[in-house]
Amino acid sequence: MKDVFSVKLKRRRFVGQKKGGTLLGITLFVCLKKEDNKLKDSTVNFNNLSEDHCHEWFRCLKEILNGFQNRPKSLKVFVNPNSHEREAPHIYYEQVAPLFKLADIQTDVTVTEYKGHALSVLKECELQAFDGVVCVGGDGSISEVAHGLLLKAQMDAGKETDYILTPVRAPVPFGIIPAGSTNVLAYTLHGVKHTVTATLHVIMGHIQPVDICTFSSPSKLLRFGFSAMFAFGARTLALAEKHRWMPPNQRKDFAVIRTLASLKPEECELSFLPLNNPQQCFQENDRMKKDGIKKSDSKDQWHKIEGHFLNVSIMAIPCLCAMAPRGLAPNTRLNNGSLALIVVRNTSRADFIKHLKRYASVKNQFNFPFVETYTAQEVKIQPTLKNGFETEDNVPEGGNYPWNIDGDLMEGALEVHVRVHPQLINLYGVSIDDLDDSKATCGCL
Ligand SMILES: Nc1ncnc2c1ncn2[C@@H]1O[C@H](COP(=O)(O)OP(=O)(O)OP(=O)(O)O)[C@@H](O)[C@H]1O
Repeated sequence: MKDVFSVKLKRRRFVGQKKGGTLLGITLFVCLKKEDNKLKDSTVNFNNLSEDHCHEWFRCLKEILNGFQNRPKSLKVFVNPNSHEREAPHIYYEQVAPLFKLADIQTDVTVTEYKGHALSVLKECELQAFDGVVCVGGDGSISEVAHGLLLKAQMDAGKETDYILTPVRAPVPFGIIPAGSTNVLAYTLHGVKHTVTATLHVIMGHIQPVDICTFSSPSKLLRFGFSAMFAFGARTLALAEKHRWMPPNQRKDFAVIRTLASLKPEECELSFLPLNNPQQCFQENDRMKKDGIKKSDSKDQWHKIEGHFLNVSIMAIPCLCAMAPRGLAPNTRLNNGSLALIVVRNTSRADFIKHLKRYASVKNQFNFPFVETYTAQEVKIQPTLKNGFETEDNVPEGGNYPWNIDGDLMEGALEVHVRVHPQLINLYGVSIDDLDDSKATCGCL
């Protein structure tokens, strides 16, 4: 029964007949595991030998299904109609909603009308009314909903949302239905971009605790997010966003090529609190939390690196995608309480392109003298401003440097402090260690 997600009485009805009809038997709707990490819905039919038996079996089977605690009965759904090629509403209403209906899940749907809409709805939302939250969209909208869900959790817990050191967990799990172009979060969580697979993980209540970060300026919390890029990865996104009128893939290729053409390093001061054994640290944090012990802020453990950096990635999850089938940060896990810090120092454009190309190949993308990788629990970045030498070209508009947070542009602070919060959010999906090897390939670059 653990693979069954719905049971229905099967009847023969005439066209237009809504009620009654000859009872033919019982249909079980099951979730099957297919190759390449995919899930598929299927049916098993039992013929009616006695109406009484059918009703008795139906009642018992329903009772068993109601006993699965993780399976949602009511969901708050966000659909971004603007994602990728505007296919999210079609994906939701044609493929996701019929499966939710079959599983007797009530839904409250918001089709977002502007950037930030999901966040403002979540701030006012009574989360207790729902068993989970689902977003149909690209990485940007999914990240906005994860941020909103966690921000609302802090508000409900009476926490000061301007500056959060120890955030509370999201009260309900979050489901990701991919409808974007890159779909890093869906690939990382499901191993594949497949609507039915993502929907069935929600219906079956497959829960995966996942690490998430807070991004803060010295004075306030900027947002929650799973991964971030600074310098090249952020500039590329900022340029792509300015050209939203272009078709998505063309826009992204154009932004990569233009940013590569004017490749320049960012001069920064970067400091990080290293983590030597991620799993051990998570267990230690867990024990200290249970025992009510506060972690000491031992400032002398901070490591500092200064220099000119072409790209800096800070990732709490491995970030798999078609362009990087092993992940942008293959050294971290979904929930090991660690941040992968990947620093690309200044080098020639040709060498930087070689490094980028390696993400799609089987060769180690970090095996270059100008690439350094660290495992951290906190990272601080501060671009170095040299008084009197700034030109319009090297200071971004408004003095704010762009950040790429899960594919969403954040422009809000000069100095950013990133902290990882182990297993702060439950996502509907599976552990990356349970996934088959991704067979995704890439033709870009
Ligand atoms: N109706 C809307 N109009 C404009 N922007 C919206 C709307 N609804 C949501 N958004 C914003 O659009 C941004 C991008 O969304 P999303 O990531 O889903 O699409 P995408 O950028 O096309 O996909 P991908 O990141 O995979 O390329 C999000 O930050 C979200 O807040």
